[in-house]
Amino acid sequence: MANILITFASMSGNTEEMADLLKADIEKHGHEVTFEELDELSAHDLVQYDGLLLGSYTWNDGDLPYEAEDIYEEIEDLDLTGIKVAVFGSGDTNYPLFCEAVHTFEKQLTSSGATLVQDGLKIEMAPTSDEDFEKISAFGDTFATFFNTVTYNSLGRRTKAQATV
Ligand SMILES: Cc1cc2nc3c(=O)[nH]c(=O)nc-3n(C[C@H](O)[C@H](O)[C@H](O)COP(=O)(O)O)c2cc1C
Repeated sequence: MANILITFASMSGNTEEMADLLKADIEKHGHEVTFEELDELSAHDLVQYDGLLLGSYTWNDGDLPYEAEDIYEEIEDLDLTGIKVAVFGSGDTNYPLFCEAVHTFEKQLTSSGATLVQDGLKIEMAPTSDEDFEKISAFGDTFATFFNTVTYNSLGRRTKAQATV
């Protein structure tokens, strides 16, 4: 079992809906989930967990939401070596930089040493179609099972295999 933090910024609820679905999925795999809005956290909270699923919508032509800016800047000073991360978010394909906040956070987290488990999950507005729900469920499954098959020590080196749930 791993301790996973799911944290998100969501103004109109779409990214939060993704976070809720991911929470149920990750818990189904037997992991312990802490669920917090991004602006309720300090960046140092991020290093307490084995894994981090971070969600953010995109704002203002490719920008991060205002409420995500502080933690984004604080991540720069953290050492996230050994922490497994994946990023998700909702956006709108009418904007040229669709779900750009997902890429922005991926770059910041990996430049602080985090291990990216999989490419970011981007959903158009609220999840509504079967395809959306399948994508979210597959994203959660990939993240959750990563902890069941390999573990890494604090230097990010592979150490042992565990039984799958
Ligand atoms: C002023 C404004 C700017 C936006 N800019 C972008 C953008 O650059 N890229 C994008 O993909 N979506 C953009 N969006 C769309 C939001 O990311 C989208 O509505 C998203 O579903 C909101 O997520 P939330 O419900 O979690 O707050 C913008 C929306 C508004 C109102």
